[in-house]
Amino acid sequence: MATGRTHRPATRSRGIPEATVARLPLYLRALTALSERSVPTVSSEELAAAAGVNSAKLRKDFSYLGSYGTRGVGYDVEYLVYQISRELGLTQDWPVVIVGIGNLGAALANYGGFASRGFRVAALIDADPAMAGKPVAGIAVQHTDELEHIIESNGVSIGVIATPAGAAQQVCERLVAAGVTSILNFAPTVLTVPDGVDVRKVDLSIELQILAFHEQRKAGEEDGPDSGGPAVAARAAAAVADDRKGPDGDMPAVMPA
Ligand SMILES: NC(=O)c1ccc[n+]([C@@H]2O[C@H](COP(=O)([O-])OP(=O)(O)OC[C@H]3O[C@@H](n4cnc5c(N)ncnc54)[C@H](O)[C@@H]3O)[C@@H](O)[C@H]2O)c1
Repeated sequence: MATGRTHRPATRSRGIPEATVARLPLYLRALTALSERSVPTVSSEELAAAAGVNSAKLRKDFSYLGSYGTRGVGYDVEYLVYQISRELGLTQDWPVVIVGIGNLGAALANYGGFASRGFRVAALIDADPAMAGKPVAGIAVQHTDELEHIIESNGVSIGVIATPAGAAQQVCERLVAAGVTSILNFAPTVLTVPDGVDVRKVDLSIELQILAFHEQRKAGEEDGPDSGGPAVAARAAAAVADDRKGPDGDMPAVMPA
């Protein structure tokens, strides 16, 4: 058994580095905004600024896709949207199940951004018998007794866990046994999964803790170099935080589990 993605190689089988894969959704988000404004072409500098990425890095990333742009014209926005979507596997529909339909699960079910990006919420599952049959975001909640049948009959490969932490591992195991191979985990616990199963973890409280650290560091810097303790401690902690920096130096809101 392996825990999350700890031992995955830094390069995927088709030769695209993981760091590039992690930036593709940023490019896609910026390109989609351009496409919605009917902008036909974009320079690497403009797109890099819109995506919050360094332009040399962007050109290198796009070279992995075989996309080099045209000198003096830039990149064709629609074609790049298609290329990145295809690379990310978004040109097909991905049925997703959400397990745990409490405050968070219901909010996720109501989020329109999944469907618009090709993630169809196929089912909502909860262990509370009182929830069964109740509509959330227009979908009737189904009881966990149905979990295996739902996964198999809908060909679901992506599961979202929004249960309390204590239930998450067991839910994860049932999802995986039924055929799910990718899990987005919102429960504040580390999941153990077999090799071949990808887990991404979202923990907003960790993000807030990191922001709190930076706030503390800023306060230490304002105190000046002679203030001693806090500024020194903050610099030491900054070195630790730097290890967590995302591909472009920002802090990822979604971290590998
Ligand atoms: N990642 C984040 O940033 C973030 C933010 C908010 C909440 N959370 C976490 O998300 C989880 C849900 O939070 P919430 O506020 O929606 O809680 P909640 O209590 O409102 O909802 C939890 C739901 O899970 C259901 N449930 C319990 N055990 C289950 C099981 N074995 N199988 C299926 N369903 C089960 C419950 O019936 C309930 O409907 C918690 O673990 C919480 O800590 C994470």
